[in-house]
Amino acid sequence: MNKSTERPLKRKANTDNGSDTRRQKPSPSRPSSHRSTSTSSKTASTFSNVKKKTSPTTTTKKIPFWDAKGKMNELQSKLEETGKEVSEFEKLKDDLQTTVHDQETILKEAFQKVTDLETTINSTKERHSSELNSIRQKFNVQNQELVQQNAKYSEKMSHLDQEYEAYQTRYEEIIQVLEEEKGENMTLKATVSKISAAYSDVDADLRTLRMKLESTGSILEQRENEIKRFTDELLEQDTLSKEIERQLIEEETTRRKLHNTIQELKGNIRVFCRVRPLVGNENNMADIRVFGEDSEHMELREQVSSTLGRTSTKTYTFSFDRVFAPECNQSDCFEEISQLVQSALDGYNVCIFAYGQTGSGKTFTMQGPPQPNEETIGMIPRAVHQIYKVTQQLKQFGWEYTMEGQFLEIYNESINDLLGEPSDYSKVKHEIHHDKSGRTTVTGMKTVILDSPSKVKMMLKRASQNRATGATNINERSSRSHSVFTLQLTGENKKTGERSSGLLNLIDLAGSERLSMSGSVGDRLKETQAINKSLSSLGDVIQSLVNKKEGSHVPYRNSKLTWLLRNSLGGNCKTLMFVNVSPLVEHFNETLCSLRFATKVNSCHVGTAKRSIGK
Ligand SMILES: Nc1ncnc2c1ncn2[C@@H]1O[C@H](COP(=O)(O)OP(=O)(O)OP(=O)(O)O)[C@@H](O)[C@H]1O
Repeated sequence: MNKSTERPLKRKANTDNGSDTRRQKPSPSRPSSHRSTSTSSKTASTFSNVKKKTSPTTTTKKIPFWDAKGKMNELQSKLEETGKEVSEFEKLKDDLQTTVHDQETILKEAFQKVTDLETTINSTKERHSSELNSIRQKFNVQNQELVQQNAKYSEKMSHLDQEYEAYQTRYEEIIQVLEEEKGENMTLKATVSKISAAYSDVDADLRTLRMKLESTGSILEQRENEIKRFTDELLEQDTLSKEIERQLIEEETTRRKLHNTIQELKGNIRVFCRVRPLVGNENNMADIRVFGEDSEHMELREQVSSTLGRTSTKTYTFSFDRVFAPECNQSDCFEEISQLVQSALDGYNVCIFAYGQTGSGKTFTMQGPPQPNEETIGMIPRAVHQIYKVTQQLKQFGWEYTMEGQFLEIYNESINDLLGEPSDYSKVKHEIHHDKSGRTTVTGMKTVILDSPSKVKMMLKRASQNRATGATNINERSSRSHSVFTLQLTGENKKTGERSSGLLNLIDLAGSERLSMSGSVGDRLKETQAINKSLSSLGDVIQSLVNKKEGSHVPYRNSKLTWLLRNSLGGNCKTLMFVNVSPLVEHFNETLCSLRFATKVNSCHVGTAKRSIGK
């Protein structure tokens, strides 16, 4: 920068002072100016004047040696000239000093200008540089945008290309269609001319039809009047149907009352006997016959040998509310108990027991086989399905129901939650509580809201899995414990404000053949004692309920089972006992025991005129 500013100044100094290089050597760093140029030229002219004045002295005519005066004069004039020259030189010197001083001032100014210029240049440079940077950034941003736009345009272009190709194809197709339509058009034209001919025929027909339409108009008016009449009748019907609905609700209440009366007439304790069929490889069938108008009697025959060696036939006859022969299926059994399920919906407490020896078909009756189907599902799922069906129907009469299920097991006089965790069986102690309103609760039990049939299925599966974990095989455990499935049914009628709360207990009792304790030791003896106690307590409770005198004691507390069922046995509660028996000859004695126990229960009928002919 400095170099570039110095160069023209150097050249100027050389040019201006070229005539006086001897006296003023130009400095390469010192800039010149117009003022310095004029000052130095003035000094140079003064110097040449001095020289010009001195030069005539050298050309003066020689004075003879003797002319001392002349020489003196000459010297005198030379001295004067020299004096003049000296003063001129001094003046010149002053001029030069002034010039130098001027030059220095100029130089300073020039330096200042150079510095200013440098500052200006630097700031300009910085500004340009920042401008350049921002321009570069803008450029980059724009460039990126352009690249993106370019990509978008390329994409659009390819879409447009595709669209163009599609349009091209479509265009070709349309052209083809057009060609085809042209052909069709020709055909149509021919058809149109045919139709035109036909049209005139139709036109004639139309005129005829118009005439008919006019007459139809008056018929339509008649119809409209009829519709109005029908609408009025419909409104009357609607009022009537509302009245019918009200009557239906009343009738539903009456039905409930009548149903209960019928159930009471049938007896609040009822006994059904079910003889299971032969299963698997079984073939030694006992002589069992079912008879009676309502299949209410059964006869068992046994060949006995006397001590004298004579063989005779011993006949045992029993009567129950109903006897189901081996060929009867699950739906035949449910038909009979469905009435009691209805009672539970109507707000009664119902107990349905399955009593019998191991393997007589209690679990099959109550739950169904391990892999049930539509035909073989047991009483528990059937009861729940019926309740679903009926609660849906009852909705039209304003009834809304909730169903809550619990499933427990009584084993060795302690309660296990079959819907809980098997690992809790020995840890959690469940207590039975009865409140003043007649409601029974068992502490720590899991309750399942049964709002769909699939939930019942899942619940039964879980219960049977939990029961199986307590034993080496499921039959072994189920024959040693009682299982109690409880369904709490709570209903509310929004239209009538009625409420109902019923309980349905479905109980699969432990195997009854263990009543004999002989031969049992250790855990088995404990189990046998527990089963023995609870089954005989059940019999005792049922008997004392029937013989009940005002304020007499009912031994509910004698077993966990009877204590649990305190509010579901006796009073207004309904009890049904299924006595399951085996058809096998080898189980004949156990079958007789079961039937005798059932007969004892059956003799507890209240309000029925059934004759007991059993032994
Ligand atoms: N009515 C029936 N129809 C067909 N099979 C039946 C019937 N009743 C029972 N069974 C079959 O007989 C066998 C024994 O029945 P189940 O297990 O129900 O007896 P249980 O009395 O419940 O025995 P446990 O006291 O050991 O539980 C099972 O294989 C069962 O499927």
